Amino acid sequence: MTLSLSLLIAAVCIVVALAGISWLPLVAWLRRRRRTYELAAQLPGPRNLPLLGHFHMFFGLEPWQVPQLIAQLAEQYDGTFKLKMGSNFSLMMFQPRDMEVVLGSSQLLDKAIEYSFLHGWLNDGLLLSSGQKWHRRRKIITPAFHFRILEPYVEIFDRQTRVLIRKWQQTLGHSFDLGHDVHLFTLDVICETAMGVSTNAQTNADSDYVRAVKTISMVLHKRMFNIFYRFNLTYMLTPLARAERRALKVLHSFTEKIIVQRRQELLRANSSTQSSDDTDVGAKRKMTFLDILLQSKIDDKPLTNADIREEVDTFMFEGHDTTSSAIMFFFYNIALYPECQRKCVEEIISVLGNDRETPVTYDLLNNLHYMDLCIKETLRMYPSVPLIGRKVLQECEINGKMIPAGTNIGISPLFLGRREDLFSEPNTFKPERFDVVTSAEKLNPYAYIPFSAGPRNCIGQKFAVLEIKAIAANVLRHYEVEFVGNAEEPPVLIAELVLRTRDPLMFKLKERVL
Ligand code: HEM
Repeated sequence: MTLSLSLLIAAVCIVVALAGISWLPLVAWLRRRRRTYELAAQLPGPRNLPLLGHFHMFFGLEPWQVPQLIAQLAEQYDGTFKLKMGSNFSLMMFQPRDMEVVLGSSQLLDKAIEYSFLHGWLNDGLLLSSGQKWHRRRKIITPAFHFRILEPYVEIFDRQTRVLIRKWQQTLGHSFDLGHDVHLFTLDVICETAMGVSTNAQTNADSDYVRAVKTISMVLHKRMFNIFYRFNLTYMLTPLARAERRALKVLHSFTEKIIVQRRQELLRANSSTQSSDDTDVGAKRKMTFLDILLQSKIDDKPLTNADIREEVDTFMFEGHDTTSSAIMFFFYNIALYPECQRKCVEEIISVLGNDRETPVTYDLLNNLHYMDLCIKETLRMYPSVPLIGRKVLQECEINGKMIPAGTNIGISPLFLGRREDLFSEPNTFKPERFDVVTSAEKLNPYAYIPFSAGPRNCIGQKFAVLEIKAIAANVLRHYEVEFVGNAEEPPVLIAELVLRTRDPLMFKLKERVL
């Protein structure tokens, strides 16, 4: 033992004795810590430094270099390796059989530490909550994604895509950043479906709400990749934290105002139709997520405005960035593979006909089977959520590995989707591999997890796929999509909470002749 450590322990002993503090919690903590280190020592991974752990390996890396380092380590350690950040251990797991245990478990449902950066906006909404609260909320929110609720939303998807198509008339012949416009489109869609109001982001990208959403995305990016912003204590003192607080005020007061208004509207409507026995509202008219939450009860008590706000804000976050990332990569892939674009268009015409004005409907979208394969393949190569994190609260065993309590588990749909042993030619866009009737490729369901899996999977996946199909069908009826850039060079990816590219992907549109 070094002299300084002995002196430190002696000093702690004196302070504890003088203050009359019980030794028991300290002893228990030391025991837990020793057990953690013993178990962690048996897990594979690169050598770590005292105090710093593996921080030094990430120090100075650009955000886009992080996925590359993780991929190298995954290969070197056969898909499982530990990382120590400060005093926290993380175990990265990239084996489908481990996914099955972790994602299928009803115990490993708590989220990893990185998700806490979202807490300011989402509080304890479905994405971040845990325990009984999560169980109860998941139960009341699940019916909000029933097909009878989703069906009328397709009209919103259709209408908002037409705004986009008109806007894109002005881009004809020029290259432009498609992802930026798609992001505004998905924001309008989720705002209207979640709250029944429009942010008009597509026509007014400079509104306070849209700017606040952009600020929060920027904050999340910085907090994930800049060590100075990671720790709350140092972060709170920065101008970035002040910008975040201002943005949160805008976002929260917007949602709150809509909740209050809508609660009053529903109360008025209920009192005027009390005699009616029409309880099956979802089938008769459009119900927003907010309406459903306002009518939900837990233990026979309605949800408070604060309860509802965290869930609506969660939809706003989860429901727009993820989908816009998927849409952007969908267009990127079919621009790079013109044969796939041609097949998509053929299918669209055979299902929707030649008239571009025919609105897309729920049933028509469900008949776009080839497009389904293209979306699946896009999400394999470019899963919108590149990394899923869980926290192990109690020591447990996963396929023979003992995992200490407190460990964060990192699972990556991105790396799984690119493993050569799991997918043939993983860097090639081959939608047919997902065709269960014709494909010879046997796919492991736990190798393909863009929507996660198990009890905490994505509740909005049907909504997302419908939205992607609606925009793809409408845009491809109007335009040929071309990628402007080096098609040989894959985009440099940044694995934040949502997958992005380092540089914007540029596209050119041409009027399509049907
Ligand atoms: C292509 C689009 C989407 C992808 C790839 C995606 C992916 C995911 C993934 C991987 C998770 C699990 C995250 C985790 O365990 O940490 C998740 C959870 C979730 N997603 Fe999605 N998502 C998409 C769209 C949507 C949409 C449109 C909505 C809502 C309208 C939504 C709502 C949610 C919610 C509320 C959760 C938390 C569920 C829970 O913890 O019980 N997602 N999503």
